Amino acid sequence: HSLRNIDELCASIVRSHRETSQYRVEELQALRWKVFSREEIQAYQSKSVDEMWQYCAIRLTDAVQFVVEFAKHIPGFRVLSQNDQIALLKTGSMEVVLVRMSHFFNTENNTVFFDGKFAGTEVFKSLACSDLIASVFDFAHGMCALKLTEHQIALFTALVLINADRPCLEDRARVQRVQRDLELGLTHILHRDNQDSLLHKLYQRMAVLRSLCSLHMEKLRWFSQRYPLTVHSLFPPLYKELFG
Ligand SMILES: CCS(=O)(=O)c1ccc(CC(=O)Nc2nc(-c3ccccc3)c(C(=O)c3ccccc3CC(C)C)s2)cc1
Repeated sequence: HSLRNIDELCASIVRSHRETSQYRVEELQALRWKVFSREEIQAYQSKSVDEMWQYCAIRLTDAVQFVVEFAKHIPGFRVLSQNDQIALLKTGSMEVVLVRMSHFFNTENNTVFFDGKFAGTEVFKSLACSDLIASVFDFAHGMCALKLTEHQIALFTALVLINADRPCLEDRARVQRVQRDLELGLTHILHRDNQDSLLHKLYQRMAVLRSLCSLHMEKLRWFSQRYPLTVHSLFPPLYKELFG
């Protein structure tokens, strides 16, 4: 590959990332210290388990929609078969949402952007899955410590999505070719930023992402056994299709 191609690939991934970001960095920076009042926290904590799960699932699905759009803009994703596109999104879309959410995490007061303001773990108490929430917050801290740039996040999340090791792929070789180009792009970006040492840390983060998402799936299975009707009739179809 000539460097020009890799430069073009990086530029198109960064553009796609920007165009499919639900919020711009400056938007959420401005809201950074907007936290929930005691009353608002009480209101979230007095929601029933199924109400809060449904409330979150709807917002999470909004975020996932933007990741689906991002995937469709990745050169080489659209040419994959429908089945392979779904297979990559089933396992990768939640991972990308977690990376994107972590970028806006406020490490000074340990809060994540949720429902218009920044929320601490106590807001999510009625979900009854404090281990998952704690793991998401820990992951977010870890990601913030890497201080990734928008360009690095764009290439990293593209690589999280285009992963030839995902289960049930029909044309693994084709996914491998796209993945290899993206790996060239990420190493090119990191080399240009004089941060080659980040690559190894980013691959470690990918392993943490996988365990986080299997914990999310485990909690969803537990929840849908306890509240089958809520999941069946009140959860967004895309959430069920990707995580169900
Ligand atoms: C992702 C694009 S973005 O522009 O950065 C963006 C865009 C939009 C938002 C607003 C937003 O929807 N925030 C949500 N926060 C959490 C959350 C919740 C617990 C801890 C940490 C964050 C949501 C979840 O539903 C969630 C997320 C991860 C794992 C588990 C869950 C809950 C389970 C029950 C589905 S939705 C934030 C950020």
